[in-house]
Amino acid sequence: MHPSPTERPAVEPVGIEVALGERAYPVLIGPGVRHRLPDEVARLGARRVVVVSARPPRWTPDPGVPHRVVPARDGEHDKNLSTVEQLCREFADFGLTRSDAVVSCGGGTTTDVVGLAAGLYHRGVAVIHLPTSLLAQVDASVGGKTAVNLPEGKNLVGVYWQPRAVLCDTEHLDTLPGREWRNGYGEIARAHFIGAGDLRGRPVATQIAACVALKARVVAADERDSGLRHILNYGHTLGHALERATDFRLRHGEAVGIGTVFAGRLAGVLGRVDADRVAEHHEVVAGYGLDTALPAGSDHDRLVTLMRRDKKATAGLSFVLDGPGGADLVTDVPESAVRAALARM
Ligand SMILES: NC(=O)c1ccc[n+]([C@@H]2O[C@H](COP(=O)([O-])OP(=O)(O)OC[C@H]3O[C@@H](n4cnc5c(N)ncnc54)[C@H](O)[C@@H]3O)[C@@H](O)[C@H]2O)c1
Ligand SMILES: [Zn+2]
Repeated sequence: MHPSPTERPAVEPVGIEVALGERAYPVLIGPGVRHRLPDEVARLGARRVVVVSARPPRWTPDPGVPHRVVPARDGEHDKNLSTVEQLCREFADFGLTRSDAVVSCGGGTTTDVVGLAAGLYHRGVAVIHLPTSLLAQVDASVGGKTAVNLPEGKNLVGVYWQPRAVLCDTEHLDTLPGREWRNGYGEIARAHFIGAGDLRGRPVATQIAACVALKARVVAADERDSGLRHILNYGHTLGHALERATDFRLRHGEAVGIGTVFAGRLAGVLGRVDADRVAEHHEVVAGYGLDTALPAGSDHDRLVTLMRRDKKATAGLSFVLDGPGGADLVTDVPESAVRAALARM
C-alpha cells in the first residue's frame, strides 16, 4: 500500500539511534516527521495518550489511539513542580496507565517538564518528544535529562528518563523567531569543537542530525554524566556565568556562543591549541550570526566569581577545553589564565 502523499513527507527523514540497549530509541529529523507519531505510538503498544502541547493543537497529529490534548506554555516560569503535579493529575484523570504514553510538543522547557512528569507518573510512563525550537531539537529533547526549576535555582529537581522516540520536525521551525534560531545556533557552534564537524552553510536538518548524532554517541557512552558527557558543556562555563550576570537577558545559546569563543581563547592562553584554532572559534561563532564579544560593561571579577560557582567546577576553575587530543575537562585552571583570556574577548 502506498502512503498518501499528503501525509508522508517527500524528503526521507534522517534517523539516529540513541544506543542504550533495551532503552534504545530513534530520533527522526526532517520535514513532516511529526506524521510518524501514530506509528511510534503503535510501536509502543500504548492504548491511550496524553499530548501536552505548547503549540496550536493542529501541530500534533492524531496519535491514532484515544487521547487528550493538554495545552501548555513554554518558558522557565512554568517549568516547575506545580506544572508537574498538574500534568500528572491530567494523566490520572484521563486514566493513563503505566503501559500508555505521553507526548510533549514545545520548546526545551516543555520537553523538560513533560519529560519529568512522564518519568514520575506511575514511576515512569513512555514519553515521545516533538521538540519545536532549534535548541530543543539539537539538544534538550535528546539524552534523557529532565528537570524543573526551584525558586533557589534552575534545573534543581529532575530524573534521568529517556524518551521512547524523538520527532524533530523541521517544519515546526518555520515560525521560530530569529532570536530563537540564534539560541539554537549557539549549541550548533559549540558542537563544531566537540566532534560534530563543520556544519556552517549546511541544511538545517543536516545540522540538527549531526548534533543529535554527537549527543547520541556521548549519551550512549555516559548516560549519567560521570565522564564523557562533560564535553557537551563546551563553552558553557562562561556561558552560564554570562546568563547569570545579565539576569538571563542573553539567551542560553547566545551566551554559549560567547563562551565558545572564550574557550578557544583560554585554550590558546594555556598553550593547548595554536593561534589558528583560537581564530577558528571566533570565525565559527560569528559565522552563525552570533555575538563573539562579552556584553558591554561586563565585570570580569563577577564573571570569575560566577564561574567558580559553576556546578561543573568541583574545585577551582574548570573548563572543557580543546587540546591536542580533542576536548577534555581541564580542572584547576589558574585564575590568571582565565583573566588573560577574558581580557582578549
Ligand atoms: N534536558 C536537557 O538535556 C536540556 C538540554 C538543553 C536545554 N535544556 C532546557 O531547555 C530549555 C530551553 O529550551 P528552549 O530554548 O527551547 O526554551 P523555550 O521552551 O522557552 O522556548 C524558547 C522560546 O521559543 C518559543 N518557541 C518554541 N518553539 C517555537 C516555534 N516552533 N515557533 C515559535 N516559537 C517557538 C517558545 O514559546 C519560547 O518563547 C531550558 O529550560 C534548558 O534548561 C534541557
Ligand atoms: Zn547548552
